[in-house]
Amino acid sequence: MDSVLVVGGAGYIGSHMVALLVRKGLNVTTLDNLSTGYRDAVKFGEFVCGDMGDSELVSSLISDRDITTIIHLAGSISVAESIRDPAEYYSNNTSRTLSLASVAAKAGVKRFIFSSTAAVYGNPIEIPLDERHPKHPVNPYGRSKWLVELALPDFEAAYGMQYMSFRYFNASGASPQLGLGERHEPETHLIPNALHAALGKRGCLTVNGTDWGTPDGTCVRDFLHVEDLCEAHYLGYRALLGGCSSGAFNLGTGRGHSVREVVEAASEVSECEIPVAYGPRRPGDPPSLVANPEAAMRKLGWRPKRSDLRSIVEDAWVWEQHRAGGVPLEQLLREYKVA
Ligand SMILES: NC(=O)c1ccc[n+]([C@@H]2O[C@H](COP(=O)([O-])OP(=O)(O)OC[C@H]3O[C@@H](n4cnc5c(N)ncnc54)[C@H](O)[C@@H]3O)[C@@H](O)[C@H]2O)c1
Ligand SMILES: O=c1ccn([C@@H]2O[C@H](COP(=O)(O)OP(=O)(O)O[C@H]3O[C@H](CO)[C@@H](O)[C@H](O)[C@H]3O)[C@@H](O)[C@H]2O)c(=O)[nH]1
Repeated sequence: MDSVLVVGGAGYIGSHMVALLVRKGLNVTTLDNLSTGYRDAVKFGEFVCGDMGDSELVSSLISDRDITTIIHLAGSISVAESIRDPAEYYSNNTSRTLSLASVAAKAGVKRFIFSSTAAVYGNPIEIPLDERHPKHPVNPYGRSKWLVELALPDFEAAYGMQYMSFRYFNASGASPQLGLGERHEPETHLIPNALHAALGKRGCLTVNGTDWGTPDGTCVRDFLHVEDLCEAHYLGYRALLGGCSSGAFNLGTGRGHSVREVVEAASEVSECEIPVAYGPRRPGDPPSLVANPEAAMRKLGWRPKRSDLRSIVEDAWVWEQHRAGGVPLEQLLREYKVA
C-alpha cells in the first residue's frame, strides 16, 4: 500500500482529502502545524503536529513512513491578508513550500501534488480560462503560489520528482456525513458568510461591489464542491502512477455564478431572508474567474459530480447549522435528506 503525506490535512480541504485517501485504501499521514487547522478534523490516518518548514521533521517523516507521494494543501489563504502582510505569504506559501519540496525531492519522494490557485492568472483576458492563459497575478497570494509553480518543473528535471499543480477555483461545500466542512476564522468566503448571515451569526452579508463589468454588476466565480476537488487530486495521483506526465490543471466546473446568484441560492436553501449590505469593491478581486476544466477532464478522467450550486449550498447549510446549534448531524441529514 502506497504511503502518502498530506501536508495541511487538518484544514478545510486537507481534512476532506485525508478522508478520501483513507477510503481509497492508502496509508495516510497528516502533517499540520494547526495554525488554522483543527486536530479533530483529522478523522482518519496518523496525525503529526509540526511545520512544513521543519526540514528535519519532514525528512524523518518521509524516511520512517516510506512516503512516496506528498499532497501539499497547507498554506495561508486570504488575498486581503496577503496584501497587508506579504512577508507572511511569501514565507509560508513560497519559502516553506520550497523547503518542503526540496527535502521531499532529495529524499526520493516520487510525486508532489500542489494546491495552487486561479489567482495565478490575475485579471482574465478571456473567460473561461485555460491553463495557457498568461500568469499575471494581481496580489501577493497569487504570486506566492505562482513562484512555487515555476520551481516544480526544475525540481522534476533535477531530482525526478513528478508534480501536479492544481489551480483551484472556488472550493466550497462540505461533507456533513463525515462531520467535515469549512471552519476558517475569520471567515472571508462568500458561501459560509452568506449562511452565517442567514443564521444570525453575523449582522449582514456585505456584497463587495455592484459596479463590476459583469452581467449583474457583482463578481462571478466558479464554485467547485470540495469532494470533487479532492477526487481530482486522487485521480491526479493515479494518473502519475500510471505514467501521465507532470503538469498544471485547472479545477473548476466551467460554469460561473455571480455573488447575487449565490445569495439567492443561500436564501432558497436556508429559507431565510439574508440581510445584505452593498459595499465597495474588495481590493485584489478579479471581476470574473471561470475555469476551462477540459484538460483535467481529458487527462485525468475527472468529472465534477456534486458541484451544482444548489448541492454545494445544501451541504454547506447542513454543516453550518450543525456548527451553530450543535444539532446532531444525523438529525440534520435526515431532515434535509442529504444522500
Ligand atoms: N479554499 C479555497 O477556495 C482555495 C482556493 C484556491 C487555493 N486554495 C489553497 O488550498 C490550500 C488549502 O486551503 P484551505 O481552504 O483548506 O485552508 P485552511 O486554512 O483550512 O487549511 C490550511 C491548513 O494548512 C495548515 N498550515 C498552514 N501553514 C502550515 C505550515 N507552515 N506547516 C504545516 N501546516 C500548515 C493549517 O493549519 C491548516 O490546517 C491552501 O494552500 C490554499 O491556498 C484554497
Ligand atoms: O462576504 C463576502 C465574501 C465574499 N464576497 C465576494 O464573493 C466573491 C468570492 O469571494 P471568496 O469566497 O472570498 O473567494 P475568492 O476571493 O474568489 O477566493 C477564493 O478563490 C480563489 C480562486 O478563485 C482562491 O485563490 C482563494 O484562495 C479562495 O479564497 C468575491 O467577489 C468577493 O469579493 C462578498 O461579496 N462578500
